[in-house]
Amino acid sequence: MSCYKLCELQCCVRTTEHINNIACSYCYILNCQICIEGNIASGKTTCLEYFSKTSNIEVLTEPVSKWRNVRGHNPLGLMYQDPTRWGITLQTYIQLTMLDQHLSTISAPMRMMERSIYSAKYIFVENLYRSGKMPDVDFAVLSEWFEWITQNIAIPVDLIVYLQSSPQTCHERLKERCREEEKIIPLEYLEAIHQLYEDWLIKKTSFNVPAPVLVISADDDLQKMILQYEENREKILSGTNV
Ligand SMILES: Nc1ncnc2c1ncn2[C@@H]1O[C@H](COP(=O)(O)OP(=O)(O)O)[C@@H](O)[C@H]1O
Ligand SMILES: Cc1cn([C@H]2C[C@H](O)[C@@H](COP(=O)(O)O)O2)c(=O)[nH]c1=O
Repeated sequence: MSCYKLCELQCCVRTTEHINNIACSYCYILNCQICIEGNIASGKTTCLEYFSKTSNIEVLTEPVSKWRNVRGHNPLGLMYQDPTRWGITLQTYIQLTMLDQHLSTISAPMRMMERSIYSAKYIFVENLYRSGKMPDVDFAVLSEWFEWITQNIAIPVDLIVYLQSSPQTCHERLKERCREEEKIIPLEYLEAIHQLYEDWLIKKTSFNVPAPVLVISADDDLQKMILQYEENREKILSGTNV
């Protein structure tokens, strides 16, 4: 991670330290940005809630409430009802809200964020496109936006924690959570998302992986998950997978 890039993001001005490319006060405060990745209902929010009790960690959950209500509209619900028509609408908004989270001022030495601008594009946009539910022109416009953003704005990620779960487990948990918009999600949808995650973060054959990956098996019950979080606490909080 370059402290210089982070400083620019935080301060938005070129201080003397920036000009001389040395660490300013922000460099000493900011240490680490961690993204928690995984399929729908794999346990990301639950994991973030657990770590939110640790001091010096800022937790950013996905802004799903915004995706369900932007000025009275529900792009998440619309997308599930008619992905071909509304996929671009939802994904454009998700890309914006993810960028906003990545760039928001950090209030603690460490930040844990649910998913990232990368998974929104490499997993969800890709899935809509590959399944024939996103028109070529929509995919092209979203890709142009994504490439411009990632080539022109520094989006620092130090570690990806991948909660690796079976699609069947996610399907069970999704039914239990019972979010209205997601009631129509079939197992096949979760299988497609799972495969895209595996290709990206495990096989590393599809897209650029922006940070080291720590894999945590997420099919276990809550008690066992907590044990795993404790076993991996040091790796996670040091922002490294070694
Ligand atoms: N390890 C677990 N075992 C059983 N149920 C879980 C576990 N982790 C989370 N859940 C439940 O599964 C549902 C989805 O979890 P959540 O953390 O919201 O997933 P995500 O944020 O990845 O979509 C919630 O109802 C949650 O209480
Ligand atoms: C990032 C992203 C998410 N979604 C959808 C998938 C789920 O229905 C919700 C997020 O819920 P989760 O429990 O946190 O997985 O949003 C999407 O359609 N596109 C995206 O890019």
